[in-house]
Amino acid sequence: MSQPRILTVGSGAIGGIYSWRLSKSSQVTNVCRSNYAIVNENGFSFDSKKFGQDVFKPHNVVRTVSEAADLDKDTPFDYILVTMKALPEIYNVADIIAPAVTPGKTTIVLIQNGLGVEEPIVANFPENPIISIVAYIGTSQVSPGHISMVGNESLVVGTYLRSKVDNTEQKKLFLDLLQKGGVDAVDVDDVERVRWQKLFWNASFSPVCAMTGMNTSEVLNNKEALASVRNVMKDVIMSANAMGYEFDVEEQMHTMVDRTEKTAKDYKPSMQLDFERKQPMEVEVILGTPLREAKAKGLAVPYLEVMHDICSAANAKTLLDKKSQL
Ligand SMILES: NC(=O)C1=CN([C@@H]2O[C@H](COP(=O)(O)OP(=O)(O)OC[C@H]3O[C@@H](n4cnc5c(N)ncnc54)[C@H](OP(=O)(O)O)[C@@H]3O)[C@@H](O)[C@H]2O)C=CC1
Ligand SMILES: CC(C)(CO)C(=O)C(=O)O
Repeated sequence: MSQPRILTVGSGAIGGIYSWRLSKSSQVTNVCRSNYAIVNENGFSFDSKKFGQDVFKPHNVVRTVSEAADLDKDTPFDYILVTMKALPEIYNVADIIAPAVTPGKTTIVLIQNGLGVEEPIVANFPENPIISIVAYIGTSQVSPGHISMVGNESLVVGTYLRSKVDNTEQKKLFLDLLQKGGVDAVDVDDVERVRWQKLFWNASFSPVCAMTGMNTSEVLNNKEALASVRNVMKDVIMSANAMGYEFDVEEQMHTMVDRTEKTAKDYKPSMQLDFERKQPMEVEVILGTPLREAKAKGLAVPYLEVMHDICSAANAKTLLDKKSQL
């Protein structure tokens, strides 16, 4: 049997790592932009405690999704792996991947942070199966094509219950492909619950670190910063509960803070790294969607709202500064 054809759109840290792991059992094509020249010439290089040091040359390296779609017009991609930053306020991911999506055939796999990332996919490709994945990993592209990964990783591979297309078969195969690459991947039925729970951390520690310039340990040691984390976190947990989940507020807050103390010392969340690199932060999917969901349920979430507004303003400034440099 021929190997599954996978197209990765978003060949940064996450896209590089998981393309490499999937290449153990699949034929992977990578769409590369700023790292095109290096990856096309030498491949990606990796430095990871879990997976080791290695170089991976994708089956094909292309500059655009259209170029990928033209590679072998008669053979659809089995999977498109979307690993771009989730920035619906800046681009529509569905428009970007559209040239390579074969209706009813290609499964669209998202490995992105935040809530609501599946919405544009389901709206634009209602006949295609979707797999929604939450990643627990610390990785970054330290220079073009060179990816460093600290510690362990795991993926929660889920079903987006609002999709009308059954993904059982495609999800089972994708889990198998990940596991063949040594990825710690587990299967869940309701991925939205996992996305909410990850937001408890991402919507609180990440923006407080980004806006104060403090890493996780510095935040834990600062009374006001930690109070902000706790206030925003509480708003997000209550928002999740307003959606019908039953998280114990105090227990979740204790677990998140305790886990950060034990396992995420001196860490800079990806939102903070984006801010420092003068790149837009994933504000809408991390703070905007829970805010909108809470408001729709009539819940007041003042700390979440202020944090959302400050980060949106910071993003607007980043984009304005970028424009004025052109
Ligand atoms: N890194 C981590 O440890 C974790 C990340 N995540 C989530 O995973 C997702 C990916 O993050 P990460 O890999 O760190 O991000 P990166 O910034 O490292 O990678 C994003 C990649 O997407 C590319 N890209 C952006 N726009 C397009 C486009 N229009 N067409 C093709 N490629 C495009 C970028 O190219 P270019 O360089 O040219 O801009 C870049 O290579 C995010 O949602 C993040 O929150 C979740 C858990 C942990
Ligand atoms: C919570 C964490 C570290 C998960 O891997 C993350 O998503 C981030 O840095 O934004």
